[in-house]
Formats: sequence, C-alpha cells, structure tokens
Amino acid sequence: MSPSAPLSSNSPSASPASSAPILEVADVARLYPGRAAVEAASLTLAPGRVACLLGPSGCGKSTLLRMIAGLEPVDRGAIRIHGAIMSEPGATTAPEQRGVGLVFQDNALFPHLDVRGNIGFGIQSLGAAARRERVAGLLARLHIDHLADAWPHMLSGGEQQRVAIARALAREPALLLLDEPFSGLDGHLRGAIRDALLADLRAMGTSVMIVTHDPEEAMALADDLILMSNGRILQTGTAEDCYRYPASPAAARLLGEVIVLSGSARNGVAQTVLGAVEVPGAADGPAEILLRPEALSIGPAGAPATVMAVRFVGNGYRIHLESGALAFSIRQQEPPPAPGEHVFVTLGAPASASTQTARPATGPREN
Ligand SMILES: Nc1ncnc2c1ncn2[C@@H]1O[C@H](COP(=O)(O)OP(=O)(O)OP(=O)(O)O)[C@@H](O)[C@H]1O
Repeated sequence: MSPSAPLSSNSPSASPASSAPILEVADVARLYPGRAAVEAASLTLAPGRVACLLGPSGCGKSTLLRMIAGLEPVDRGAIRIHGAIMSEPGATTAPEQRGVGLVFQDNALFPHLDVRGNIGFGIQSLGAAARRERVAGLLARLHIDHLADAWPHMLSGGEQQRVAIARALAREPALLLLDEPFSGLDGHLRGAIRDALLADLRAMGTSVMIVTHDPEEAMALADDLILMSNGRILQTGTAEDCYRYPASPAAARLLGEVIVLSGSARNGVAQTVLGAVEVPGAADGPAEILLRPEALSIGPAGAPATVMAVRFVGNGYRIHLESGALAFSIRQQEPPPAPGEHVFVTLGAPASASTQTARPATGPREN
C-alpha cells in the first residue's frame, strides 16, 4: 500500500468507500533550517477510525500532528478537514476553528476548577443548560460521573487523562488528536486504561489520531497504522498488513524484530541459507527477504544452526542462533535446547494456531 492510499482500504471494519474522509493530508512538508521535520506526508482518515502514528523519537510524529491541529504551518502541501482546506503554505486556520481536539501527554487540567468545570471550560458560549447537558453526557460516556465534583489533584493519572479527553471532546471536534497520551501512566495499568478509553471513544464514533512510539500500543489500538521514519511516511495500512507485508525493511523494523536474508527469487520462491521462502509477486533475481522470528522454529530437519544463548522472556524463551554467517534469534514456548547444542531451523509455521498464520514478512531490497 502506498503512503497516500486510503488508510481504511484493507481493514475489516473499514467505513464504506463512499464515506468522505474526515482528514486529508496531501504531500505536506515542514522545513526547519537545515532539515525537514516532515517531508511529502500524505494520508487520509475515514470517519470513526482510530489511526496511530508510529515512529522513533525525532521522526516528525508530533510535528505532523501539530500541523494537523493547526499549531504549526505547512511549508508545502495541504491539509483538509471535512473537505475544507485548513492549511496550505502561507495560510493556517487557527486550531480552535478547525474542529480538532488536542490532548498531550502532560495535558494539565485547570487546578482551580473541579472536573465538571474543567470539562465545560471551552463551551461557555453554549448557555448554562446546554453546557450542563453536554458535560453530563461526557461524564457518563467516559464513565467518570463519580468524579464530577472532584478536584484535579484528587485524580489518578488515568482519571486525569479521561477528564482531559472529555474536555477536548466537549467542543465536539471532528477529530481527536492525542500526542503520546498514555506515556505518563504506570506500565501495569497502562494497557487496561488505554483499552477501556479507546473502547469508549469507539462507542462514541470519535475519529482519533494517536501519536505513539510504542509498536505494541500502536498495533493494539489502531484501525489504521501510519509508520514514520526520518520525517517520511513509510507505510500506511492495518496493523496486520504492515506487520506481515512491510513496504520496506525500515517499515518492518518499526513493528518488531526482523531477520534479513539475502536470496534469489524465481517464480515466487526465494532460495536462502535457511531454505526456500515463498515471495509471491517478487520479481525474479536477487532479493532481500525479511522474516519475523515466529516464521522460524527448531525442528527435526532444516538448516543447521548452533545455539549461542537462551533467555527466558516471560511467555517463553528467546533463543539466539548462528547458522553460517547469519546470527538471529527465535522464540519458543517449549523447553529450549542448551547453549552449544546443534539444531535444525525450519522455515514456515509449525502446526500450532498461534504460529500457523505467521507468514514470512517479505520486502523489497533496501538500497
Ligand atoms: N521548532 C523547531 N525548530 C527546529 N527543529 C524542530 C522544531 N520542532 C521539532 N524540530 C525537529 O524536528 C524533528 C521532528 O521532531 P518531532 O517532535 O516532530 O518528532 P517526534 O517524532 O514527535 O519525536 P518524539 O517522539 O521524541 O516527541 C526533530 O529532529 C526535532 O528536533
């Protein structure tokens, strides 16, 4: 899938093709002296979708989100929300006029206002009765009614995040933009808080774009992934598509470990030091094959390898292997071989439900 393809095109829960996108980012760039923070970025987001912008620190995620929010101008390209142009070089519609809600990791609540006051802060123009009704609706839909009269200092990190999101939603934005919204939360609570909040946002039909540098978080949350590196969008698509069919080695690495093999493709099959790999659609000739560790297993036959080290990693073992000049690691749940043992590495999924679907990820050569 090309970076400019509709993000929703392959997802099972995709909106109908006819539904107009909420957001269109077309060939956008932000140029700082001596470097481009974002270059040639294009994407679209359909209504009600949750998109995650994933990439390493400094790759331009926040800059892209800030351009969408109207906090940064664009130096090239255009941004449209609901079809209306919001940003183009020399013209930036103000954040409060573009119908977006923005929540940062450290979004401070107003300490002198209780939860109800915080949520209603941005909708004073509504009139008292309508405001009360909207705040009450958000308190209920985000499951924080019991906190209505609490003060910010009395709230946990997760509760504060819910209130900050309710405050952003009070203005009924077309699009909610969240910049690393969960990174301030404790590890053991983070997943549960995040999943519950996203479930509520989905139930409300909110269109959301989340910036994160955590691949697991991005894959857990996203209907649509946007993979970024060095200011450029490398790939867009569902988590499954991006994971299994990465557009490049760099895109593959953003979502997890990959084993890179050189090989030679012919008629959709590449020969590698670990055996034959199906590479449907690949042109005949030299190829670089990317494998996810779960596509390899230790078996009764296959490529000979030596166990270099074994580590227990909670849900199984990580086994470091060498086969000729190739060093790589695989994971397995069964008791592992000992370091120094000679084993065979089999390419392809062993007969288990969790790995049967783990097809080799392949990508074009990276030059
Ligand atoms: N105002 C600015 N002036 C100059 N360079 C900037 C400015 N803002 C950001 N940059 C640079 O642009 C690049 C992208 O920054 P950005 O904050 O968008 O990255 P990021 O992917 O969000 O990183 P992180 O995950 O660490 O927040 C970085 O190299 C950063 O130093």
